[in-house]
Amino acid sequence: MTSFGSQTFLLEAWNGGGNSPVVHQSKPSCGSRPPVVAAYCRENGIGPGGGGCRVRFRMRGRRSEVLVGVEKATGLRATGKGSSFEGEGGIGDDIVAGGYVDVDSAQATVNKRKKVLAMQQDLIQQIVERRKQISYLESRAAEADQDINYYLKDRRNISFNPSPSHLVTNGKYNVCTVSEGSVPSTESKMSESRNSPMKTGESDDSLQSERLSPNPLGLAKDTDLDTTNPVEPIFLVKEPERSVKDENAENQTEAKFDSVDPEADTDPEEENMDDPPLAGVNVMNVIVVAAECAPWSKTGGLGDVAGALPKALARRGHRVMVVVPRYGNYAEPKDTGTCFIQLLSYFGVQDMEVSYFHSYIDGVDFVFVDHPVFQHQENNIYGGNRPDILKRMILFCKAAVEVPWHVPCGGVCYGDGNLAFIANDWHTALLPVYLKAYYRDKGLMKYARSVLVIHNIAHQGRGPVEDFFHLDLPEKYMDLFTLYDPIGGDHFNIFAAGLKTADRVVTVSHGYAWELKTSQGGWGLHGIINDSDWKFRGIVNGIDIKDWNPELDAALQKELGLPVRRNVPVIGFIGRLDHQKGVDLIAEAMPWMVAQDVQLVMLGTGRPDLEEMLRKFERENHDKVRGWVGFSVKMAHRITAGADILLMPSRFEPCGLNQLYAMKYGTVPVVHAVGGLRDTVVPFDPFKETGYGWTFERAESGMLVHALGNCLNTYWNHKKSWEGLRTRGMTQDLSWDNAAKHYEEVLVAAKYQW
Ligand SMILES: Nc1ncnc2c1ncn2[C@@H]1O[C@H](COP(=O)(O)OP(=O)(O)O[C@H]2O[C@H](CO)[C@@H](O)[C@H](O)[C@H]2O)[C@@H](O)[C@H]1O
Repeated sequence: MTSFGSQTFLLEAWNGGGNSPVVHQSKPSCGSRPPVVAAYCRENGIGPGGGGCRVRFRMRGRRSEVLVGVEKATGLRATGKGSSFEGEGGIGDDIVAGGYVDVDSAQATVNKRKKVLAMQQDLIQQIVERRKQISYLESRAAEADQDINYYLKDRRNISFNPSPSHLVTNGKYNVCTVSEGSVPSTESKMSESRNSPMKTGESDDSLQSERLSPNPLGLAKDTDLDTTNPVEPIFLVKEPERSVKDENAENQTEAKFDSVDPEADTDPEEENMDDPPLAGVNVMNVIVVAAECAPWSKTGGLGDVAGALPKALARRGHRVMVVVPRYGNYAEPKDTGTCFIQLLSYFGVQDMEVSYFHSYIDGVDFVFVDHPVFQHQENNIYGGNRPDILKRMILFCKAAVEVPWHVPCGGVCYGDGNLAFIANDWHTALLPVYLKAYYRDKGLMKYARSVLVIHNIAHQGRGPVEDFFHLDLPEKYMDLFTLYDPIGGDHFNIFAAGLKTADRVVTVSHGYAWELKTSQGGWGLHGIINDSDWKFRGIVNGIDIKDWNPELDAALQKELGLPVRRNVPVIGFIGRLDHQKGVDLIAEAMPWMVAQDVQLVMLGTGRPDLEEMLRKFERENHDKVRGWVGFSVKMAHRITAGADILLMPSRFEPCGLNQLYAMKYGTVPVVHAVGGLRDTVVPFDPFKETGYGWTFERAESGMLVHALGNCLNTYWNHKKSWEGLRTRGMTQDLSWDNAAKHYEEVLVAAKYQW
């Protein structure tokens, strides 16, 4: 559906099978949408009058019809051009569920509804099967309980995961992890796991299948690494020392293969499902809207968050949906059939029809918005010229705000009761505005709330003020978007409007929350953020401990049989190659680094000059440095697992996920003390033997060298302290469960805010 703006429409109504309209009036729309048309008709006695009735209205030259009411009991039906609506339900139902209906497409709508009915029957069948799975798994878990407890007790001192159990306690479906270069295909695996609960451990990508089949043949599948030439190793990997980390990996992996039935192997996070819904009375309907979502689409940390936070919220008992563009022809999500709408775009004044694809994975409804403008953009999500990006984001946000009415997840739409949207970054900051303008300011969706999460304030969706006229919003909303810039004067700013309009604002760490309020850290939006202080909060991201699992990656590293060197610290860097990530500081420190007995492995993609710099590092220091230019999730895992030290000299870092992944893997971080890095990397104190890594106070190469020097000294000369650092890092609770609890508090606060 779309807003009809401030146009008038011609209203004509026929009762029963009469030939002339009983009403023929021109009405101002008042921003009317079909449900309001329906309400108007009912209030003014235009309508069933004991029989079915069509109401026609003309809008922008298009003739449309809505069915105001057909009463099954009387058997009356509307007549006229188009199809019969016999038996469609009570007054207004048709309108609310389907939006306005073009006469010529009425029959198609009826047919699609039939499909929905069939789909609902199918879903009911699936629910029955799933219940069977749950009871089966519960009985299985009870049997395994004794063995697993013994296994954990035996390894308590070297446990990777502070969570006490590995039991499957319900019938959740397995998450799928991406293997780069191909679209993740979980469809067959999903259905496999639905029909065959004991195969949940097998339903991931090649990483998991390699884990379950530790077979050298698996190496042939890996096209990322050339492991056949020991003389010219592509990737430097240090020989695993007999450390706590490695023993853990080995012991736990062996334990999995030897003493635990791999089919009974489960996700440590699933333990929480034993309990009744943790959210209790605060259970809500939550719709997370993001421009990317791992494993389907990912350019950075936002993709990780959109893939993992929703599952943690679902584990707390919330009904959770993720809405993301459909960039590729993903196998598993299915077209929901009836769920398409028409969106009017002012770009060329064209109707744009989107479809919704749906998939239910790990307790979360993943909904993919399909339209040609999104297709094949997975490697160019934020690319293209400004009008193109704007067009994509406008269309996506308009489609997302309609999702609660159009996608019958599990047979039932989310609706607007007890509902909160979570929008992310400027790309979806229009959503709170559309929710307000199209619905709440009109007294509709009164109970729906919006939360906007800031992952990176550096990108704001700025443009000339005229961009506002592309948004399909009444002029009174223009002020929300207009921001004065001391250099450029007034400009258009999407993030600004989102921040002002959202009911709550979250950012991804406490440190960054503080920085955003300063003129240096707020990138021009600090004024708005300070004004919104009452609704603003920092919540540190978690990590997906199923996707980032040291057991899995350490085992992989070993299985690959990569060339190894003893007692040489491997320093890793993973990240976007841009100003934010401070790669140039590494460049300045390079002469000092290559003079040490270390190896350096860098993975990144971004600015062409910095990409070239990585290649140059490798060319000039081939015995010590590898610069991998590209985006490879598998390689990111391997570096995190294989490195001893992770370098993050970011100039600013809202949260940072790589340092969290590193600590989970026993890889010690050396970071610039900024934003989330300051929050999460407590500096090592050699006297108290506390802390997780090294930090430096200013983004300067000299300070980086100083911190790294201290780190290397500890690595070489204080082995016990080194092991302590790694163990403390590994045994932290970095899971999303913690963060999800805080998000819930924010959602509840929004819910009770009027
Ligand atoms: N070349 C490459 N190949 C494969 N994987 C790569 C890669 N380059 C980066 N990655 C992966 O992308 C993710 C990047 O995470 P960051 O936390 O650095 O996020 P980013 O800066 O993109 O996002 C913003 O959002 C996140 C989430 O809130 C914040 O943590 C962060 O501070 C903020 O800047 C990690 O999973 C990393 O492994």
